[in-house]
Amino acid sequence: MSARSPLDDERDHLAASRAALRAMRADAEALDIRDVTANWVNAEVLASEIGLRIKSLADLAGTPLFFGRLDYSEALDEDGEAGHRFYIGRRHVHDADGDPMVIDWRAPVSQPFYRASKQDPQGVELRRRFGYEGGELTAYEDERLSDPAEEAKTSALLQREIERPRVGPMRDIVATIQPEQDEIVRSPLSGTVCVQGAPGTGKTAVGLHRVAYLLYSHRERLARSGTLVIGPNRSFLRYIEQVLPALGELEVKQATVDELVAHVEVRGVDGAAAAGIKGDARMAEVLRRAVRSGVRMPTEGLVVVRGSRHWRVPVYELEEIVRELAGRDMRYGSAREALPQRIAHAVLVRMEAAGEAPDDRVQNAVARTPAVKAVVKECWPLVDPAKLVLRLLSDGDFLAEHAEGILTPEEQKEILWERPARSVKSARWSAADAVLIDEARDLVERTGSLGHVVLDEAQDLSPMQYRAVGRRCSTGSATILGDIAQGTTPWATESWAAALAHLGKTDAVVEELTQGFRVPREVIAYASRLLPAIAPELSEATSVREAAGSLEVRLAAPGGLDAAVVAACREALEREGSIGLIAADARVPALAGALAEAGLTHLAPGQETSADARLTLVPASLAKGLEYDYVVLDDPAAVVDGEPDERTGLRRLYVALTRAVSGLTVVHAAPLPDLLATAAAA
Ligand SMILES: Nc1ncnc2c1ncn2[C@@H]1O[C@H](COP(=O)(O)OP(=O)(O)OP(=O)(O)O)[C@@H](O)[C@H]1O
Repeated sequence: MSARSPLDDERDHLAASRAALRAMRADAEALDIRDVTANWVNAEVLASEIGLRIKSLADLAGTPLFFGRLDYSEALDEDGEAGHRFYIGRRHVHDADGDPMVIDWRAPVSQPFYRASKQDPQGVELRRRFGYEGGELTAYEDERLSDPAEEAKTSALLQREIERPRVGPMRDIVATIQPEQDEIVRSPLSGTVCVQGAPGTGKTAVGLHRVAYLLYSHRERLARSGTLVIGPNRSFLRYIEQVLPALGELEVKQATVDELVAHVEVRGVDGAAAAGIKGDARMAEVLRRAVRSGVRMPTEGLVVVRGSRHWRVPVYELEEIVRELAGRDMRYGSAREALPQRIAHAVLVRMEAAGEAPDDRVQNAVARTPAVKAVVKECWPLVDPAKLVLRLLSDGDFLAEHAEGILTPEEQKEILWERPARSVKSARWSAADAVLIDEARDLVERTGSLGHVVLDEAQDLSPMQYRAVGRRCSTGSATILGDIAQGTTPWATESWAAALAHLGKTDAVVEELTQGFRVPREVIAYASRLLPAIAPELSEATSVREAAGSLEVRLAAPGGLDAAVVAACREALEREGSIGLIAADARVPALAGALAEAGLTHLAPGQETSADARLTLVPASLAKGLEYDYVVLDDPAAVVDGEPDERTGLRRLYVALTRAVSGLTVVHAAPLPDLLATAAAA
């Protein structure tokens, strides 16, 4: 009989942990709630909570229950009960006695798995990483952190994870989070973190893991206040949507900025100039003035009749009340609600002076009298945010009155609709208009704040969009992720300080990630030739990938661009993994036709790749945040020309060039943009 290997022991622990998880799930399923719930509503709530717990206890086939082990040199508690060996996994698993078999990666004891080093072992003697095939344990790798003689080496398991083919949606990185990433993941809930990172440095991954970490550490608080992940578009959200559920977090909302502010139906499109002005932070002041413009001073005194008595409040006193409220830092709507009570109070003071003893009920009754209501209507009229914005964009005089000294006459003209809209319903609202309405709504009534918001691809937001996001975490915190070099909107931010100011998070810490996990060295170097033109202050990312990757630039024969692109796709399909054909948006229909003609089926971004459907045709405008094992890039010059100005075009090209995990083939008919071509020749 052969001797048992350490791997056999680990497999036994895995089998035992799986059995323990099944038992935990069976316990949850067997919970009888009939006796503990007094009423139907409670029963429903409890049943749904138990349902979620059962779901979260599922042993996901194919994902390992634990991926690491820590042996501390000493037991972590005084009586030695807690032991000194911990298996680190996606969720907590305990045996029938309640003793831990697997510790959640987010627990404090797990932290050294990510951060301990030879220089700072953090009490850890041995760190073991496990390798898996499917759900089966196949390998392990040890580091003896307290042994100075052992050489530090890079983890082969980490390399394998980074270099695995990428078919399917984004996966979690919980087994291989790097120390500098972990610091961001575990930064406290109270603070906002802003991460600048080159393509593929793991910003999205880090943001999602931070949400999972925060939910673990502050479960109750965040369950009450809510968490939200904001991404650039639906296809991106579909690409990332399975990461949090895989980490056991099923209740995080995901949305685009457009969806957050969807108060009206968006059917119109602004030109770049109009969108830029509408997205400018100066619009906040224009709106503030416009909302407040309805406030009027009363024209006559008030008479309230109660029984046989007439109570009079002179006009100057009403004026004082209105002026005092207008001077307060209150939402328009709250002030409007306070006004009748203030007026009623003035009446009550008179009643008391006359020897009456009115109570709160009398004050409420006075506040509701037609006379008081009439004053409120005259002095503090209701504001409908959408109607207000409609008027600003339709009525030049109204706009001029409130934009005076803020927007130039040319700017005012630029945002005025050519044909004034008749109604909120019929107006051709643009995405930027919806953000203005959201701002106006917040001036009338405070927008509720969530506990934590993750904003991905943050560089692309306009100042007004930042404000819309900022008010959704005004009393909470945020994780802001982005890359200035990938800003492709005309209003993309030039500095994180400016973005954070618009978000209302000036105390945020800005961190930088520079290790790239996606793009091969040669490819990132090629793309980085564009940096001097698109973000001169940023330095090139490194690549931690060891596999060389491939980069090829092909000039198509005259008239043969489509054929050359199809040929490149065919070649890529001979290899393992996903393929993205990225092209200028305008080229997409032609390429879709060429692929179909060649008998190559293709997907659209957001549709899940599978072993049988691996080729996605990606319009350059949707490439951001996505990745493919092989990228075929159609005509870079067309990608650049598809944007209103050259810098934006080059940034769009930079995004497209940095989607490849293993190989990039650039196929061009038109000459390459100078920066790519010149450096290539050098
Ligand atoms: N620590 C890690 N271990 C393994 N893989 C990682 C790690 N960090 C990031 N990755 C992988 O690198 C790839 C890029 O990560 P991600 O998409 O989060 O980068 P990004 O910075 O958001 O990129 P972009 O700027 O293009 O949006 C993903 O496949 C991710 O899973």
